[in-house]
This record gives sequence, C-alpha cells and structure tokens, in this order.
Amino acid sequence: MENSKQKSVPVLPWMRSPIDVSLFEECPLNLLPCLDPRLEEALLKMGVSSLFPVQVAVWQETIGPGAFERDLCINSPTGSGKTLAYALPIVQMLSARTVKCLRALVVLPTRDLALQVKEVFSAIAPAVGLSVGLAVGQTSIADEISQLIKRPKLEAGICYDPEEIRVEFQTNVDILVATPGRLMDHINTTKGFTLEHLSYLVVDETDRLLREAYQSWLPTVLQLTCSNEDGLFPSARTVTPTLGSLQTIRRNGVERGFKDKTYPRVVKMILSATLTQDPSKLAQLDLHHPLLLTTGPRRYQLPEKLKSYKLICESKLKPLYLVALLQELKGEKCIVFTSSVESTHRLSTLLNAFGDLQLQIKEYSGLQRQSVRSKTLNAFRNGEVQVLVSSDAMTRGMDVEGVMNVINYDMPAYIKTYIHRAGRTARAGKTGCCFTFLRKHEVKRFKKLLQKADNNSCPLHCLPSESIESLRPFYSSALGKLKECIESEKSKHHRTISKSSRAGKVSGVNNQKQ
Ligand SMILES: Nc1ncnc2c1ncn2[C@@H]1O[C@H](COP(=O)(O)OP(=O)(O)OP(=O)(O)O)[C@@H](O)[C@H]1O
Repeated sequence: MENSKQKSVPVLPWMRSPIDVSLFEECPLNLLPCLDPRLEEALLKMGVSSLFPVQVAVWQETIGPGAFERDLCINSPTGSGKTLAYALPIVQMLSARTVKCLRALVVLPTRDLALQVKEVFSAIAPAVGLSVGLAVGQTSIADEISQLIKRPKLEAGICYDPEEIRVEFQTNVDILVATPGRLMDHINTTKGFTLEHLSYLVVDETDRLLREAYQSWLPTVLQLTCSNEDGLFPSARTVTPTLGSLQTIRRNGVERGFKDKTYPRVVKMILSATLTQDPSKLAQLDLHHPLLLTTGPRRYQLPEKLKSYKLICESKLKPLYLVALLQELKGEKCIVFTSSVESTHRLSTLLNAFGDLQLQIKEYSGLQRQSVRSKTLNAFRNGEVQVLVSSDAMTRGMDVEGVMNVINYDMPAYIKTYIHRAGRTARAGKTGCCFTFLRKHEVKRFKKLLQKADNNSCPLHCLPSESIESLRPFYSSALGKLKECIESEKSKHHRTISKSSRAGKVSGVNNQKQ
C-alpha cells in the first residue's frame, strides 16, 4: 500500500512535469556554454574538470536566454553535487556586478553545513572579484559584523560635525551563507545589514528548514525582499537608501504571470535529496512559476553506486556484531548511526572500552558542544579518526571525503532518514556500502522502506561466527567498563547540579541581604 502511495502523482501540477536530470550527461568545462574562463580556472584548481548532470541541468536553466525566469526546485540524490549546481550559476551571474552589496543569500540548517557550503563559494567567487560571508555564530556577533559590514573611513585629524555626516554602513559581502538563527540576529540588530538588494535566495536542505520556523526567518526574508513601492507611482517612494545612491526598487507586477509578484524578483532555488511535495509547505516559499528538476521517475533515489546490506542479530548482541564488522572493514572510514544522542554516547563509550581495536572511534552528536563537534569532524576528515558514532546531526548534507561505509546501528524509521544517512557514502559517483542492523521482526518493514527508494536488493551480510566468538570475553569486560563510566558521569553531573544550586541559594541569600 505504501508503495502505491509512493507512486502517486504529486498534488501540485508543476511537479508533474519535471525536467529529468538523469537524461543529462556530465559535461567537460571547456564545452560548457558561456562559462567565464576565470571560473573555469578556479574549478580546475578545485579538481573539477566537468560538471555533473544536475549541475549541467541547472546551468541550462540559469545561464543564457531565459535565465532564471522561473524559481528552481531541485530534487537530486545525496552526493550528486547540488552545492555547485547553485553556487556556480549564482557566481557567474553576479560576476558582472559593479557595486558590492548583498545579492545572494544561502540558508542552511546547521553551522557545519553552512561552513561546508561557504568553502565551495569561497573556492570560486574570488576569481571574479566577489566576496563571501558567513553568518553562523561561529565567532562573536561583533566579529561577524566586522566581517559583513564596512564602515566608512573618516580621515584622522579632521573634526566632523556629527549633524553633517551621514554614516553609510555598507555590506562587505556579495554572497552570504547563513543559518536561520544568526541571519535573524543580523536582520534584527546589525546596522547596515540589508536584504534590499538581494537577487538570489537559496534554501538548501529545504524540507529540513521548512520543518522548523526558527523565529519566522522565512516570512521575514520574504517580507524584506518584496515590493517596496508605496503605490502605483514610484516617485512617491520614501525608502531611505542604505547604499549611497544605489537603490533597488521592487514593484508589484501587473502583467500576466507576474500579477502581484515583486519585480525585479528574488530568484529562489530550493534543494534537497528528499524534496517535500507538500503543497502547504511549499506555499511558504511563495515560488514564482516553479520548475522541478528531479532524477528519474522516482521521488526518492539512492546514489547509483551505493550497495545496501542487512545484518540480522538480537539486540543484546549488536555491539559484538558491530565490532566484528568494523574489524572486517579494516580501518576504512565509517559512520555508525544510532537513533538518539544518548545511545550515540553509550555506544561510542562501549566501543572505546573494547580493548585495543586499532581504530580511533569518536562520538559526534547534538549533545556535544559545537567546538568539540568541529574538532571531531576535522579529525575524521583528515583520517585521524576512522569511526564516527553519530546521531542524526550528521545525516544531512555533510560531505566527508573517503567515507566508505555507513552503518545503521539502529534501523531508520523513515526512508528519508535512510537516504540522508546512507548518502554520507557513495558520493560524487564513488562506490560505498550501507549496512543496516535489524532484529528479525524488523526485516519486513525494512524491505518495504527500501522499496520506497526503488531498492529491491539488500542482501544479507554474514559475519564469521569465529570472529563473534573471539570477541565475547572482551564484550563482558567492556560492558563492565561502560557501567562504571556511566555511573561516574552521573555522579559528576549530580555534583555539578548541586554545586550550582548551592551557588544559586547563596547568591539568593546575598541578594536578600542587600
Ligand atoms: N563537478 C564535479 N566534479 C567533481 N566533484 C564534484 C563535482 N561536483 C561536486 N563534486 C563533489 O561531490 C561531492 C558531493 O557534492 P555536494 O556536497 O554538493 O552533494 P549534494 O548533492 O549537495 O549532497 P547532499 O544531498 O548529501 O547534501 C563533494 O565532495 C563535491 O566536492
């Protein structure tokens, strides 16, 4: 039944006639029409010599005649190169700009993802004189402001009459990559930060971003980029320019197809490997004449070279099987996904208590501080850590080179979760494996889940019983160590809580005395 539901036709008419990205071929850079030679050079430096199919399809819709006439909705598998698919045309289009101001905004759900996307823009934008900013709360807001906003230099020694000079704050970046929270901080409090001149809005990992309101960031952005004319007569406008004499006047369209739409409009690009088809969610984006680009006839698609396997074992034996599997994988980069931050912590503690596995195993979850997470991620990227035990914080978008295997220690409840987890491997046309641990009663449900992504092949992966048996003695001692460790963490936690509540009482008493 779920399968037939899957094949059902999307409610929105424009979603029923998409451009099929699978019909496009990779295109060498020298054959790509209109590509700025400076960008070609920058791409070659990045190791990109041809564009992937989704990038060619988007290029075709965005460069040349009819460029960006429609908003683009891109549903393309994990690792297929969606970031460059939007970054390249935006940078090429902005390369002709003469005045620096914020023209492209890219919103992502997490700081790590935003950093990753900023890297892609930073690799190509400077080649055509564009600068890229980041607003994610990685540094203090003051530092971020100094990077994003340029204050005019006043000459030393000259006495300026404060009544006379109008301090013009200017945006110092052409492209901004942001998380919604920090974006809202700048919108609400940063002097000179304006979306007035915005031409491109990218909402990456759209379905994830639409799930959470984050201080109404989306309505706010749309509001700030809609018509700013007071009425039918533009001369009646009283908008104060924030960029010297440069003004962007947005009017309400009156022509057919543009009625009540702002012109010049902000072009929107929304992307995901699991793009929502829910009309009410998509309506929030106020898309203009949207065009869907999708890969193949299926709504969900796994990477072409991904191999899926299942391992069946009882719950209590899972750690043993996992260790045996990790040993079999001989230090290849792996991400082990669990269903919660608590089990991520427990599992990584248990694995580290297993004696010398000749593997560096680290935890990566939303329970940790950002600085700890970033350090772990760097160590994983550069190969110092081979196994990352992760909660779903890692599932979306993260691109770590050389991840050969993904292990679902807990079966994902939804196909979207499977897609995003499995998609950390087999990226950019490379091979990769996804192993899923199942209990017997989960096998049928898992099969149905995979069918939603048109995957009917998930063979059983068997581990030699000798390797399981040889690990048993280490397992019981590791369980003992885990118990000790969890208890010591609990008592440490209690001590911290009672210390801070005592401190609270003392300061309360002091306050009363005062
Ligand atoms: N044209 C290209 N040639 C070579 N490598 C590329 C090209 N385009 C992208 N890549 C590489 O492919 C990998 C995946 O790209 P990207 O992260 O953009 O995928 P994605 O489709 O956004 O995946 P996800 O849905 O998981 O976010 C990256 O390592 C990127 O550097």
